[in-house]
Order: sequence, then structure tokens, then C-alpha cells
Amino acid sequence: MASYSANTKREKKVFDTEDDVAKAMAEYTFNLSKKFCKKRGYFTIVLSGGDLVLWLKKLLVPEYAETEWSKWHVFWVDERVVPLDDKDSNYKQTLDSFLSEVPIPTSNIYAIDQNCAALGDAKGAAIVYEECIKRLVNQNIIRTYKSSGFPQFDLQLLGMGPDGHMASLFPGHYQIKEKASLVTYITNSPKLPPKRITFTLPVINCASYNLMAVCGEAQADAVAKVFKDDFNLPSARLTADTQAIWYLDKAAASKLPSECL
Ligand SMILES: O=C1O[C@H](COP(=O)(O)O)[C@@H](O)[C@H](O)[C@H]1O
Repeated sequence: MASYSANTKREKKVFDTEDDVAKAMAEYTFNLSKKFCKKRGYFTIVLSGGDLVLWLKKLLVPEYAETEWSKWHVFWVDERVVPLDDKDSNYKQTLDSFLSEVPIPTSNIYAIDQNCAALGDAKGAAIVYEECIKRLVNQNIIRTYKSSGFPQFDLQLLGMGPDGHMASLFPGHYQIKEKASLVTYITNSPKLPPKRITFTLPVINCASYNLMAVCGEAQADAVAKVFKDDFNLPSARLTADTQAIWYLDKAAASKLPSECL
């Protein structure tokens, strides 16, 4: 199993504005899509909810017209267990702002199970999502991390909340300790809505590339704690197989200790 003890060097780039972060995230995604589509014929990309959903629109510019959308397989690192047409659904938000604009085959977009979502069955949704990931590993669409059996996604685009949570792994909640499952669930999330499913930390850290994009002053304290290695914050535990990089705007980076600048 992958280690999550911060042995992959945490990298960062600071940009002037949120718009610059979004543009750089799009460029990073485009380049990795090109690399993996050429190498394997697939690109497995994991998305988050939150602000990032809007930043994905930067991929819709003519510069990236050659993106091989038909080779994309899209997952969510976490999802709120609400009906798929609910305004809080990460799937719906991403569909409305980005996915509906690009020709990714519908069968390559892996939303959570709609029955579990409609019933608010978080445990069931986690089980079904884990089965889905395992099936795609068996089909060689998702690679595995150094023959550990853990899935290895090509790229994950992540966000962090002001409390330092990433995906739906929240500070002080036991889900961060889960090591055996691929997908777990929470029914008392401190951020609403309360029922969510989430990739576990080993799965998150097995990805080839992890890009954490964080903007705004509200996140500055948490960013500073992460870069001081405060592992109480789930986001401080982010690593990756090849690269774990943080894209920050100046506001989010404003409280970084001077030795980190
Ligand atoms: O609830 C969630 O929050 C985090 C962070 O969102 P942000 O708006 O502060 O960027 C997000 O990454 C996660 O996917 C989402 O479910």
C-alpha cells in the first residue's frame, strides 16, 4: 500500500490571481491528458467539487481543442449523497458548468449510484462506487499502484476547505485513518450536506499526479498550516506517486511562513 507520510516532496506555485490559477490548472490538465492518451489510450481524471468546478471551464478554450475527450474517464474524489439533479451534487455542478460542453462519452463519466443517491444511502453509495473502481481496474482502464492492487488514477484535481479538509476527509473524523477500503463514507460531515462518500487517503495518494488548487484569503491559515506540516489537516497528508503540487493564488499564499516562499 502507498505511504501517506509526506515522503513525496510537496511542491507549490503561487499565481497572482484566481484566474491565473484556473488557467494554469487547465494547462496542466491538458498536458497530462496528452501524455496519458498517447501512452495508454486512456486518461483517468478525478475531480472534486467546490470552486474547482468553475475553473474547469478554462479547458474549453480553442488552445485545448485537440484534447482527446473520447479517451477521458471521469471520476469524483468525493460526492455528496444527494439526488444527481440536486444543486449540491458535485456531479450536477460539473455537468452544468463543464461536462455538458465536451464530448466525453456518457459511459465514461462515473457518477455515484443514482438509487443510493436518491435514497440518501451513503454506505451503499460507497460500496457501489468501490465496486465500479475495481471493475475498471480489472478492465485495465484504471492502472494499479506498483502492483499493490490499489487504483492509480492519472490525475486528480483537488480543492481544500478553510478547515484543511480535502475530498470529504475532515479534520478529527476517523475516515482519514481508513486504509483498507478504496471508498468510504461520512454521515455527519461538518460541511453540509452531511452525507458524503470519499476516496480514502491511500487511494488519493496513489495517483500519479495530484494538483491541489486553492484560492482566496479564507484558506490562507490552512495553507500556512499545511506548509508547516500540520498533519491534523487532511490536506497536509497529500502526496502522489509522481507529483503533488499546490497551485495557490497570492491571497491563499499570504500567510505562508517566509521559509516556504
Ligand atoms: O465540500 C467540498 O469541499 C471541498 C473544498 O471546496 P472549496 O469550494 O473550498 O474549493 C471540495 O474539494 C470537495 O470536493 C467538496 O465536496
